[in-house]
Amino acid sequence: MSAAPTTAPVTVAVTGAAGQIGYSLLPRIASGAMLGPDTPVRLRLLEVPAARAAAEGVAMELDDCAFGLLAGVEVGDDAATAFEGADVALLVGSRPRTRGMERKDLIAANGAIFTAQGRALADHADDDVRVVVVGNPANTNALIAATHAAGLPARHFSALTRLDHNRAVAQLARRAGVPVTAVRGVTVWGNHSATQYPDLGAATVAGRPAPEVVGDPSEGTGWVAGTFVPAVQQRGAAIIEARGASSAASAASAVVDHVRDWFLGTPEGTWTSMAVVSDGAYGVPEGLVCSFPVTTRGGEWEVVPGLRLDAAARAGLERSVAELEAEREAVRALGLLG
Ligand SMILES: NC(=O)C1=CN([C@@H]2O[C@H](COP(=O)(O)OP(=O)(O)OC[C@H]3O[C@@H](n4cnc5c(N)ncnc54)[C@H](O)[C@@H]3O)[C@@H](O)[C@H]2O)C=CC1
Ligand SMILES: O=C([O-])CC(=O)C(=O)O
Repeated sequence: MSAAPTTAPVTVAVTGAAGQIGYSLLPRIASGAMLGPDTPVRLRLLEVPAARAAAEGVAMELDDCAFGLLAGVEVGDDAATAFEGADVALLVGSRPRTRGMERKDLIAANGAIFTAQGRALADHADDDVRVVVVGNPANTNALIAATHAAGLPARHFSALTRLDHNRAVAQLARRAGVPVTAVRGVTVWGNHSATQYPDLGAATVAGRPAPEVVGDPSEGTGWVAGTFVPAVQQRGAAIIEARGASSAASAASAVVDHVRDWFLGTPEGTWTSMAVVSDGAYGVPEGLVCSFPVTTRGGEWEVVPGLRLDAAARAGLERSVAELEAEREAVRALGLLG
């Protein structure tokens, strides 16, 4: 017989709760996959008024799962109420792209959501809240939210590039014929977009340097440059092409991994990728929300120092940073940075 949890529930607010990602994500959180098997969770589901009834239906299903860790579910269409006292906020709610669009094409449609939600977080969430922006373009939406969340530390805002990281790990493991658990030290640099640079320069496969196993990343005609990098960069578009809708189960799983590692820690001897506010590391201009290799624990993160970037990685990172700067200019021109 398992004992009832004794710790206080953690309040997790999830926006876009009636959407595709929400539907995959919420049962994983309520089951304990995100915060661990000893931590009860109280869920706050935020939707637009038109989708509130659908979110109520998701809440009914969560009840019907009879999760032992689920301390309560509240549904609403008011950000102030949904974020009140929130310890974790998962900002998923926003429009996804469809075939033929790039994620940055969503700036005008989605950007404004994150000004209002940044303010509502500052006014209502716990002072120590951790925020994950999933809605695209995720890095720039995180920048918008952090900018409008006066009084909350920018370090507590992040954007999801864990899905790209997981895609890179899976592609490498498949190529090398090993389980994903044998892969370490992969990094996704830059923007959650087609300009991101998945970097195997410091990666290992069952303890051997990945370049020895699958070929040199700086060799322009090899598997890394010719197949791996474009496959990871274009994986979101490939899913849209195949499914007719953007990735949802894998995105939800990546959110679970991102938050679990942020709180419970990256495994010893490796790191993950997370888009965080740059402090100038690796030459990325201060203030941009950029994906870096990070180690995490207890809700804090550190960029892994001292990695050597080969010419391809350096050029890839610079290209992605240039895109992030252009997105920042675009949202500034729309008046979304205040
Ligand atoms: N960063 C990443 O790795 C990934 C990001 N995404 C992005 O996640 C977002 C959500 O994707 P899906 O769940 O597939 O879309 P969806 O369209 O199925 O669901 C989005 C939900 O958000 C709701 N919503 C819209 N505005 C809202 C607001 N102001 N407050 C609360 N809820 C709001 C909508 O009513 C809808 O139910 C999209 O922007 C998509 O591009 C998707 C996959 C991966
Ligand atoms: O590609 C999209 O639009 C959805 C997404 O962000 C991803 O699957 O990485």
